Amino acid sequence: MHCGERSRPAPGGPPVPGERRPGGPARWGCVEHGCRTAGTGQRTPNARGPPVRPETARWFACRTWQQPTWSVAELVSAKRARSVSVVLPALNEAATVGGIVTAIRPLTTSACGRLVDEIVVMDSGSTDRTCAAAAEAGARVFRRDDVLPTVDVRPGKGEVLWRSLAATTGDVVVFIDADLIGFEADFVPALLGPLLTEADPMLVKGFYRRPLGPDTGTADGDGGGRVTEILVRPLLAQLRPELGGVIQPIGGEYAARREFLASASFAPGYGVDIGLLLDAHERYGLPGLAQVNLGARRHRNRDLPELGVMSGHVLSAVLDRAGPEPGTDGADSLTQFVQVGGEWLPREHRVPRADRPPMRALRNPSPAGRGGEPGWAGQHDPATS
Ligand SMILES: O=c1ccn([C@@H]2O[C@H](COP(=O)(O)OP(=O)(O)O[C@H]3O[C@H](CO)[C@@H](O)[C@H](O)[C@H]3O)[C@@H](O)[C@H]2O)c(=O)[nH]1
Ligand SMILES: O=C(O)[C@H](O)COP(=O)(O)O
Repeated sequence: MHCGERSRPAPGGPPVPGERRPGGPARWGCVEHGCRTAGTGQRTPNARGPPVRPETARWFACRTWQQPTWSVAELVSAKRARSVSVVLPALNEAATVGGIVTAIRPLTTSACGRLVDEIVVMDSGSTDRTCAAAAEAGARVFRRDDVLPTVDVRPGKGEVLWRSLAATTGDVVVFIDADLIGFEADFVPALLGPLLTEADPMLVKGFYRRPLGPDTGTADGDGGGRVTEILVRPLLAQLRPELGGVIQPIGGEYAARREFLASASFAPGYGVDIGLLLDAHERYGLPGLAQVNLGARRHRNRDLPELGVMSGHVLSAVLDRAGPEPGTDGADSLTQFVQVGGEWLPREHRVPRADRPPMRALRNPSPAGRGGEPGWAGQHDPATS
């Protein structure tokens, strides 16, 4: 991506001249019937179903960038003295992690200035060439116990996102999954746009088309986001309906200010992403959230049992934060059934429940990181930020 190049071709046509926000305000409408209500939340004559909550419709209208068009040069200028870290959590992603790092690297050196200050891959216990591939592509690579070496290591994605705060220094942190296929670097400027150019947003979620399996380039190529559609959207509709306008509530591509991340607790495993969304909403309300269109996203699709386990993590994080009785004891295991030699047998999974505390609240950080480096593996000390 070059300095003057826009972050993403505008889906649905060019931006309307004179509109204040890049790509213009989004409209909340009834897709099925082609009805359009410009963020008023009012029911239009042809729309069936209940009217959307007015505050959600208003938020959607002014905090959704359907056509992000910030150039790298514009964002470098808006960034001023702030720094940006890009973090990739990775567990056995040797096939894809190097390509993603390679795609992002030009943003660390572009002629119009440095948009990204560091690219960090947080390894989550890989047994393949993930670390080597990431390092060869130019990322700084940390294994889980390289940072906070005296803190016991827990499994899962939430753990490495939490530890990444101790390994990085950016005022703004961008998270990108390491299993993305056909990744293009313009995800990064698009996610940074609202944080660098607007005052309110604290957390910016990406949204996209989600082809399941091979992308045919048509609507038939969609169908991904199964946990999102079957579990998360209905759950939020019941427990946090104000978030009904968030298009990809559990997507792994998002950016946030360190100020928020360092003061938030991190849910374990796959609960981390929805946990951060709920916590940002709880703390800052809808004005603290924004979302940007990233076009399309393909990744390694997991199978149904894996998605069942993921759903357990997500459900636990949501109930802990927004459930009728947060933190109900006993809901810590999930039983699935597999057929072995003609017999149906139960397979138990533990659903992790304990959040990591806000990084800022962590006391007595280790005096030395691995290899005798001072402090948090020689990095930023979030306890004092
Ligand atoms: O123990 C783990 C598991 C996963 N990952 C990494 O986390 C990212 C996302 O994991 P993945 O298993 O690919 O999740 P998805 O199937 O893509 O699930 C979606 O939904 C999850 C639940 O919200 C989010 O965590 C994901 O980011 C989001 O893409 C990938 O880079 C993984 O390598 C780890 O670092 N450690
Ligand atoms: O985000 C989700 O809903 C899950 O990661 C499943 O995604 P997929 O259906 O695209 O594999």
